[in-house]
Amino acid sequence: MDKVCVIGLGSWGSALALTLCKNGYEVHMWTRNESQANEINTTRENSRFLPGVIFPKEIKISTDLESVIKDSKIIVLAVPSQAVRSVVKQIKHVVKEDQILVDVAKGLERETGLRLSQVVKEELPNNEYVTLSGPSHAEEVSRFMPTTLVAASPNLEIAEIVQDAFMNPQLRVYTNPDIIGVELGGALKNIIAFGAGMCDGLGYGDNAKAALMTRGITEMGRLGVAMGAHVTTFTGLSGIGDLIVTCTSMHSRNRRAGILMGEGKSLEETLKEVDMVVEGIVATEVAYKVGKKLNIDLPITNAIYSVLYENAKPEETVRALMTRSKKNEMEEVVNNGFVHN
Ligand SMILES: NC(=O)c1ccc[n+]([C@@H]2O[C@H](COP(=O)([O-])OP(=O)(O)OC[C@H]3O[C@@H](n4cnc5c(N)ncnc54)[C@H](O)[C@@H]3O)[C@@H](O)[C@H]2O)c1
Ligand SMILES: O=P(O)(O)OC[C@H](O)CO
Repeated sequence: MDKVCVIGLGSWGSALALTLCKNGYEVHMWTRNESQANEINTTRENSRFLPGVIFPKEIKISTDLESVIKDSKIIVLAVPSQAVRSVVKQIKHVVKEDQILVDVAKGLERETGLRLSQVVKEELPNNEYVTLSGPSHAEEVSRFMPTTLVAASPNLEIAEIVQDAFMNPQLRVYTNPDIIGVELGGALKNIIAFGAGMCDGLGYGDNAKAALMTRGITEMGRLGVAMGAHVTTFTGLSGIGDLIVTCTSMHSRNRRAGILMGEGKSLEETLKEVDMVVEGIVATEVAYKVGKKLNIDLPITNAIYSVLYENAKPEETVRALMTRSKKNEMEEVVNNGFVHN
């Protein structure tokens, strides 16, 4: 039985550990939190992050990074984006070059604007790396409800190893060589999902959300292509697929945060209430800055930035979006390279 490990005992790390255990791997999990490790080892439930789901006793939980990582064929990094670099710094002295790193966080590093594969590469340049992304809420994956994911790496052989590790009759995994597009889809959809939540919080209807999602995927593709992604990836699971699930799901933390701010709560109150990672908040800041630097038109991202960081009122930003200069939908699409003839 191959050993694998999951670094991070939040909701997503837990759901993926359950999947790997079901698929016959010897699964070890790491958390920095001693009391969380003790609680789950005793009750077999991750009550804070994934209540109601029972961990089989075969899943080992520890706070000892070295023993968790030793001999693991695959190391799954399941901490929030802003923690990825610090965790990789902590593990790099024990990681061997033949261990495959799989990052499942969806975000961009705040200080550098880097994608997470770039962050990991800076710290561990010689390891193979795969991004696992796609429309997938932990609450459903942990209950083995049908889900699809994408394992992205320019090295197809490595992507297929990860595809095989996670795939089972309830979890279908595709491969994609466009790691830039897959990473950016996962990071940027959180911005739009926050906006979709804001629409709900403001009491707007289905029309507004459909508009936001449609113009949102166009905006994601526009920025993504400028950052080196392939446009087609945004039509796939890690693009439009994840956008749909995050904008519409009751499980989404990004959408929930948007709802609260649409209802008039402050950012501080919102984060306190959601009490889990809301990746779209930092992603908005990074995308806003990259958009300015590359001179890319990002009206939705800029509107959300103004709510999050400039105290703009959500309803005023919607009015500003609606009253921009008129446009031809197809002309814009052609100009931005979405249609080539
Ligand atoms: N929850 C989901 O359904 C889901 C699905 C797909 C992808 N993701 C992505 O996975 C990533 C993790 O999300 P999550 O839902 O598991 O988050 P979470 O908030 O449920 O849990 C995060 C875990 O990371 C730990 N952590 C935080 N900072 C840390 C640090 N500096 N060092 C070590 N551990 C740290 C926390 O203690 C917690 O155990 C995010 O980028 C998220 O976008 C989540
Ligand atoms: O709960 P969210 O908003 O972080 O979304 C979780 C996943 O990314 C959905 O695919």
